[in-house]
Amino acid sequence: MHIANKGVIVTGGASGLGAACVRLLTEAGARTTIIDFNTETGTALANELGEACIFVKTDVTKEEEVQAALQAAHAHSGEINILINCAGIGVAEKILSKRGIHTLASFSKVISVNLIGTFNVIRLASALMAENQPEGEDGERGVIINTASVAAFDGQIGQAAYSASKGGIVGMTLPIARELASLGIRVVTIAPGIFDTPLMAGLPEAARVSLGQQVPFPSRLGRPDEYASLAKHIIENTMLNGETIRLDGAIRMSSH
Ligand SMILES: NC(=O)c1ccc[n+]([C@@H]2O[C@H](COP(=O)([O-])OP(=O)(O)OC[C@H]3O[C@@H](n4cnc5c(N)ncnc54)[C@H](O)[C@@H]3O)[C@@H](O)[C@H]2O)c1
Ligand SMILES: C[C@]12CC(=O)[C@H]3[C@@H](CCC4=CC(=O)CC[C@@]43C)[C@@H]1CC[C@@H]2C(=O)CO
Repeated sequence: MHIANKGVIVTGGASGLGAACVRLLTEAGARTTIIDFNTETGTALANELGEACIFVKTDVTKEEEVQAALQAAHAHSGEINILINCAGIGVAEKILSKRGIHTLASFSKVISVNLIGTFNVIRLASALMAENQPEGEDGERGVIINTASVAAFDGQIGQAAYSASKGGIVGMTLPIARELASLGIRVVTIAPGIFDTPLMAGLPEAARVSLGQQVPFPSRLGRPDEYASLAKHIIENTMLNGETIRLDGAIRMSSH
């Protein structure tokens, strides 16, 4: 799919990997909508990028808020052609620890935002994509890109909730791609390794350096623009569909 003049929605687009996608695709000529619940960072980025980019304060777990955000995006760009799901949270909590037993509330929160939130936006955005005129020789109507994590495959101690949420995103990629194929809508998931974003900000510098050194090559944290570059390629390469692509420098997270 060509990107110029397309309607793009990025959830979690106010920060990190999502913000890099907003920047790259706006610069490529798309009309972009940032869906995020951080008003300060979302507004700042939309203002920086100018008229082609808007921000809509939205919690992806809330059906009504997502509906309203999609209507605003549709009014802004005329069509919804591309969705990138980056909204997500991380927690580290062991099943049993000195702090006690893993709470059900924290498990449910991670699943709600990362997995259910992703599904909520997919189901509502794909309904709008289905209204698009088919484009080009393949008759493409839309592209949906989700964000999982290598934690879906190499989950760490303390990542039961996070890995489950990301494993669910991986698991639903193919069935949704199969369902939407007849409409010309593709579904691809990116599983990032370790990327230098505000999500990592809570880690001490020594821990960040150590994580980067665990990456075989390049031995460093990934850059958000590298994630955005893959997302742009997925949009432009129609043969990519129904797959989860690891973007991780060959890291396989160790068991400890
Ligand atoms: N940074 C990494 O190393 C890494 C690795 C693998 C996967 N990921 C995943 O990539 C995605 C982006 O992560 P990031 O590193 O850019 O993090 P980030 O914290 O910089 O950005 C996440 C954004 O999502 C927003 N958000 C969170 N919950 C939301 C909700 N309920 N509704 C709307 N917006 C919400 C936040 O406000 C924030 O702007 C996440 O899904 C994360 O799990 C990150
Ligand atoms: C991003 C990732 C998973 C996380 O959410 C954690 C992050 C390291 C810093 C963290 C400390 C915490 O107490 C909460 C969780 C988290 C934000 C992890 C680095 C790589 C992990 C990942 O998703 C790899 O793909």
